[in-house]
Amino acid sequence: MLRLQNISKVYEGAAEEVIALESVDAEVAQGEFISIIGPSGCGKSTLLDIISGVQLPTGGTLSYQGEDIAGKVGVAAYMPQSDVLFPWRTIINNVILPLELSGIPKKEAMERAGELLEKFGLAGFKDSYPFMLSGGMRQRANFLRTYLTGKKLLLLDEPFGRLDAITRMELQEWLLHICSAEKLTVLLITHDVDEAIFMSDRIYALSKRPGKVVANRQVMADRPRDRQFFLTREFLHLKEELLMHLK
Ligand SMILES: Nc1ncnc2c1ncn2[C@@H]1O[C@H](COP(=O)(O)OP(=O)(O)OP(=O)(O)O)[C@@H](O)[C@H]1O
Repeated sequence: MLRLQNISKVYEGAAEEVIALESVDAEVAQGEFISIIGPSGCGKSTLLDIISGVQLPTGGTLSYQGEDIAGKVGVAAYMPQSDVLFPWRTIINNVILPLELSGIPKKEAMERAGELLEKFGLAGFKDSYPFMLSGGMRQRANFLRTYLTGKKLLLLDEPFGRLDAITRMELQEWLLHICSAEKLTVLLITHDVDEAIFMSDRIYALSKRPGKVVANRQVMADRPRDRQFFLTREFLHLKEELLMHLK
């Protein structure tokens, strides 16, 4: 579905250039859940920016279903690290934004989004403002807005980074359920090796900057996975190996 070949990115700064990515090769098949892990500053967000089209690579090729997509915005839906709900809009008015922008009449957009609120754990909060919701609910609303773009490829940049451990666990399981039910293809950035192994079909580990792929590992465990998976030999071996790469 998505292929990155020899991707590099150099930022020409005022003082000195920064080589963010070097010779990154990666492939994503339809329906795969892939995590990208790597030390802080190794170029993970840059990679998602390049796939989403908001940054151009300085070298290499990038294709989606065989078509060159370098610099092309709108192929994938991108959920950034920060909470990007507009504080002055109610939850329903926040989540319908991609529908409104694509020209769908507001009434129809409201109906379509309204039907999904329960599935996204937001029933009863349609007319609330973002500050009235918990962190986990705000992330679900951010995710619903991303989902309503209708894109089948989702780029998620540390979606659980700011949540407490319990909410994080709940959202991981919830997200896996939605992604498999809706047959979504996901590229997830995370700092958390446990999270990457628990959620993914495959994991790319990047080296410290300039980011290069140092591991591409399949997670063989069946789905749905439960938390007992954390106690298995396979999980512990993979975790040890990935942590070694990150060091
Ligand atoms: N617009 C920019 N101009 C210049 N340098 C940049 C720009 N964006 C990112 N960088 C640099 O590129 C490198 C990679 O940044 P990036 O944000 O992609 O890393 P990251 O792995 O996502 O980091 P983190 O895990 O801390 O979020 C960093 O050294 C960063 O300072």
